Amino acid sequence: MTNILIIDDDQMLCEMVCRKLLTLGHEVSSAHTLSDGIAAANEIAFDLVILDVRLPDGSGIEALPQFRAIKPQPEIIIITGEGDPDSAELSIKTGAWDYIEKPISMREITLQVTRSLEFHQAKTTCQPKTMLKRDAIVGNAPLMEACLENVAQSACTDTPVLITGETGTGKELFARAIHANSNRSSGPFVVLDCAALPDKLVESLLFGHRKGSFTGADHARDGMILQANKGTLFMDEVGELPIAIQRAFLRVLQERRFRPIGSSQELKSDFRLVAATNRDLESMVQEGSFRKDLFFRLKAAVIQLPPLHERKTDIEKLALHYISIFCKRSGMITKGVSPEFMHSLQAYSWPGNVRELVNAIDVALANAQGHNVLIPMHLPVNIRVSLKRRTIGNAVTPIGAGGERAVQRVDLPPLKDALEETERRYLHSLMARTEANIPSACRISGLSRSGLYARLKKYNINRST
Ligand SMILES: Nc1ncnc2c1ncn2[C@@H]1O[C@H](COP(=O)(O)OP(=O)(O)OP(=O)(O)O)[C@@H](O)[C@H]1O
Repeated sequence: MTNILIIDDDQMLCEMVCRKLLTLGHEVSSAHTLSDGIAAANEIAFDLVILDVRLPDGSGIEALPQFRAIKPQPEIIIITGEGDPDSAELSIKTGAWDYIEKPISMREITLQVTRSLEFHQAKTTCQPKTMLKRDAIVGNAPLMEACLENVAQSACTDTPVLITGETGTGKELFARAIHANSNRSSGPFVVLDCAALPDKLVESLLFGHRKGSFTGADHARDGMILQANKGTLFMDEVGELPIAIQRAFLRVLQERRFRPIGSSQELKSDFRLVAATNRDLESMVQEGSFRKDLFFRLKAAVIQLPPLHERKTDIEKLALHYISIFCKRSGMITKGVSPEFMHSLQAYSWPGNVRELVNAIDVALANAQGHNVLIPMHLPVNIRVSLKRRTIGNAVTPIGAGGERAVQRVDLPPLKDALEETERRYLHSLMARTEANIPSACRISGLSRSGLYARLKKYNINRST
């Protein structure tokens, strides 16, 4: 028997859905305000909560983290009379099962209730044996908690996982956490950076080769697929995997068999795949640069890591964590932080996400020699400039002839275009400043090598420019 709670101030709708779900053999309760709903959910272990957005005493979406914090955790289906893509996205990212617009079709709600309960049952019968090992992962913002829960789920299955997120959001860290929490943890964790694969050697790196199978193959070599036997193969920047190889790789993924170059014998490898990307694979499928069948295979389980600016409550924890680590590493007493320093960290947009924050802390500590407390002056110059430009832009508005402050009207491009233009210009300057020296460019930008290569490729920037 499953327990379902419906929270909606529309009593007719509640009755209608209750009747339908009772006929399906579920135990159903209802509440008509948010506070009654939260109280009920804390009292009884519901498997599923169907939650309206606009309630007389608050927003269902804003209360989502409270429902997600209840143990054992119920699944949540959001229902709304005024759907919009942003709140749909926020709901899904915060861990809701689905977001359904009213008027609700009984067919739709029945289908989603059935699916979410199946998922819930699989989840509860597949609880990780111990608490999730997450030592290296800092942060407990609701979006982060939802991702960690996905890690726990993924760790106890063997299906491929796709981790998406901007550069520096922690994709590799999460991939390692899935491995560390899985029953393959004593096996190898093999990293294949698809953005750094030399075209001619891709096949050999993946599948391995026999001695003499091509010019330069002086020794037989195991490919990464075989190296990952009994462990996890982490394919970073999977969107960069050459399309010619994708078909062969999909076959390996399905059959766990492959043939090294120059060999007539098929080998087996029992590996688990975790892939990561910061590209939009769906658009790549539409453009024809990524295979649809591989995409569908990968997207069976997706963990979408939020950018740092969407989980600002984690910034302080991350900063303090890394200050403590770096100070210990260099044998100094842990430095303190001024409120202004923390305020600057909160105000900055962190396009390079956690990697950029880690880098900024490292630079700040180096700049703070002889000081016990970090202040904004210790931050990297580019961050201070960015913060200053923002405050100046806000404070100074043109003064009209009559002395009044005029509101400047400019045609603004869509945010995505503006961000891409800024990124493109930044990369040009970066390449010019470092004379296309990749290690220096990575150090300054806080990008990984693969992240940098992917961006140079995206904007068609030649390393010789
Ligand atoms: N939640 C977190 N807690 C602590 N450290 C983190 C967290 N997320 C990321 N980091 C740190 O930030 C840096 C970048 O993380 P990682 O390499 O996993 O990002 P990524 O998303 O794989 O980046 P890219 O797409 O550029 O390869 C690493 O030093 C990592 O340890």
